[in-house]
Amino acid sequence: MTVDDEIGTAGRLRLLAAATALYLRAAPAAAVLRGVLTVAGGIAPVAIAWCTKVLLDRLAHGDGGTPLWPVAGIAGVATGWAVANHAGRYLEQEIARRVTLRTQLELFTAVSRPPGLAELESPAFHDRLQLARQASQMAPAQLTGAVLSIAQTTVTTVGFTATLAAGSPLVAGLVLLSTVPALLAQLRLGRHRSRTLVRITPGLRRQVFYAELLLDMRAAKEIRLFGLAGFFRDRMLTELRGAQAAERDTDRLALRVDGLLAVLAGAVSVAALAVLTTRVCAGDGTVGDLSVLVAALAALQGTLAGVVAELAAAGESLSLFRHYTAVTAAPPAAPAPAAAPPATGAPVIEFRDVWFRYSPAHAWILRGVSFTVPAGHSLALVGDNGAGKSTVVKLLCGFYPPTRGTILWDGTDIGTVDPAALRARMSAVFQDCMAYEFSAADNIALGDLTALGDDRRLRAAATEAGIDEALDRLPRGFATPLTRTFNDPGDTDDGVALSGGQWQRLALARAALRDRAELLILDEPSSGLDVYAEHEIHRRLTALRGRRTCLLISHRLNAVRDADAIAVLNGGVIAEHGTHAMLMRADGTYADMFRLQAGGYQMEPVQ
Ligand SMILES: Nc1ncnc2c1ncn2[C@@H]1O[C@H](COP(=O)(O)OP(=O)(O)OP(=O)(O)O)[C@@H](O)[C@H]1O
Repeated sequence: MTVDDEIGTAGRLRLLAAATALYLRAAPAAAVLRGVLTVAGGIAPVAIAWCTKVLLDRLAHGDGGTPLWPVAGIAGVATGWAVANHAGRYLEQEIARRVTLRTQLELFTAVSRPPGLAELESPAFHDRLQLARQASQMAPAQLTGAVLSIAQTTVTTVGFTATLAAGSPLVAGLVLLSTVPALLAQLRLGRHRSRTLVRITPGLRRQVFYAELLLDMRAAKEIRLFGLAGFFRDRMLTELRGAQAAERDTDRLALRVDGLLAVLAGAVSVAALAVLTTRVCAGDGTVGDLSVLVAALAALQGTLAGVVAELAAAGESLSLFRHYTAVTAAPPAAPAPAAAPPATGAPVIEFRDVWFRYSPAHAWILRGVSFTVPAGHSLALVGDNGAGKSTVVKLLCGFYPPTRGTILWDGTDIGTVDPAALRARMSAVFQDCMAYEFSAADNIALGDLTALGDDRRLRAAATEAGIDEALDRLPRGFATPLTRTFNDPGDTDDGVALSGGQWQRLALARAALRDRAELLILDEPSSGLDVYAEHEIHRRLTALRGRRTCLLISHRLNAVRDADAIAVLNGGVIAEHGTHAMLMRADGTYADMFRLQAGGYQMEPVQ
C-alpha cells in the first residue's frame, strides 16, 4: 500500500473533487444550505467587531443619547449567528447520515463486484477495505466540512486582516507570517498521522478478529473446552497495545509540535500588543480603535490557527479518502462476455488439461486435469484430503480462472461467459455450507430469492432434502429463527440451533430450490447426514440422472458407487477413471480405498 506522499497536488485535487461530489450527491439541498450558513457565519464575527467599534466611538464622543443601532446590530448578528450554528450542526448530522448510506452502498457494491474469490483472499485488500470503511464514515464530511470551514474562516480572516492592517500593517504582516511555519508543521503532522493509520491497520484488524472470535458461537465450544479465552484475550490486547504505541508516538510528536507553535503564537501576540498599545498611548488612535484592533488580533490568530488545523485535517482525510476511491473505482472495462451456451437441460462439462495453483507463490494443486461429464451424467470425484477435489468445484463455479487449460460448458469456455449467467444455471452444496442466522424458511429461500415467502416452493424443497418434518416440529415451524443470538423486536426467545446434519439438509433444500438448475454440484453433501438421509439423497440423485449433470464429491465411497463414472484425483491428475465395477476390476487406488472402507464395516460379523 502506498502512502500519501505519492498522491501529488493534482491527485489531491481530484480526491477533493470526488469527496465533494459524493457529499453533494448524497444530500444536494442540505449541502448547499450548509454552505450558505457557513459563509454567513464567517461574516458574523467581523460584523460584531465593527458594531462594537461604532458603539465604543459613539460612547466616547457621544451626545449622551443611547446608540441604539450598534446595540441592535450586535444583538441581531449574535442571535442570527447562534441560530445559524445550530442549524448548521443539524444539517451536518443529516448530511453525514446520508453520506453514510451512500458510501455503504458504493463500498459494498464494489466489494461484491469481483466474480471470483481471489481478491477476498488478499490481506492487502482487507487492509485497504478497512481504511476505506473508515474513510467512508469520516472523510467526505470531514473534507467538505474543512472546505466550508476554510471558506468561512477565510471570510473572517480577510475581514480581521483588513481591520488590523488599517490600524497597523506591521502587526497584520507579522501575524500572517507566523502562520507559515504552523501550516508546514501541521501538514507534516497530518501526513505522519495517516502513515501511522496505514501501519496500524493490519494490527487493528487482528484485534477485531480476536474480539469477534471470543464472541463467536462456532468457536465458543473449543474456546471453553481448551481454555483459550485468556490466550485470545492476551493476543487481542497485544495487538491493541501495538496500535496504541504507534498512536502514542504520533500524539507525543503532535504535543511537541503544538507546544512549540503555541510559544510562537504567544511571542507574536506579545509583540503585536506592544506595537498597538504604544501607538494608542502616543495618541495615534482612539480607545475604540484599540479595542477593535485587539479583538481583530485575537480573532485573526484564532481563525488562522483554525485554517491551519483544518488544512492539516483535510490533508489527512484526503489520504484516507484515497483508499475509498481505490476500492470503489469502477474496474477497467472488460471485453463483452460471449453469449452463454443455449440451455440444453443438462450440459456437457469438460476439463481440458487444467492446471491450477492459488497464486504463483503456491504449489500446483492441479497438474493437467482432463475429464468429461456427458450431459445428464454424474461424475464422482474421490481422493485423499487436500487432493484438490473442492478446488475443481471452485474452478467449475468460476471462482478462480484456471492457471492453464480450459473448462468447457457445452463446448464454450466458461472463462469467456458472464459468470453470473452460468451460475444462474447451477446449484450447489458446498463442503463448508453456510448456516444463516435467519428463519428456516429464509434459509431455504436464499437458494432462489424469487421463492421468498412462497410457502409451497419452500416446503417442496424442504421435502426434497428430507428436512420438512423436522422444521414443522420447531416452535414456529418454518418461520422459526435459526439463531440464539438475534431477536427481532417483539420476538420471544424461541430461536433454535440446528444440528450439524440438519444444517446440511437445509443446505440441500437450498440447492433443491433451484429446480431448474442444469448442473448440480454436491461437495461432501452427506458427511453429517444419518444413514437414512444419505440413502435417500442418493436415491433422489439417481432419479435426477438424465435431467441434470452432476458433480459429486464424497469420502463415503459407498455413496458414490452408483455414479455414472468415478474419477480418482491423485497428485494433481486424474489417476483412475471409470465405473465402480471397472475400477474394482482394475484393482488400483479406488479398489484399495473401497475395500478398506468396506472392511471397516465388516470387522465384526453382521448378525
Ligand atoms: N484459497 C486457498 N488458497 C491457497 N491454498 C488453498 C486454498 N484452498 C485450498 N488450498 C489448498 O489446495 C489444496 C487442495 O484443497 P482442496 O480443498 O481442493 O482439497 P480437497 O481434495 O477438497 O480436500 P478434502 O478432501 O480435505 O476436502 C490443499 O492443499 C489446500 O491447502
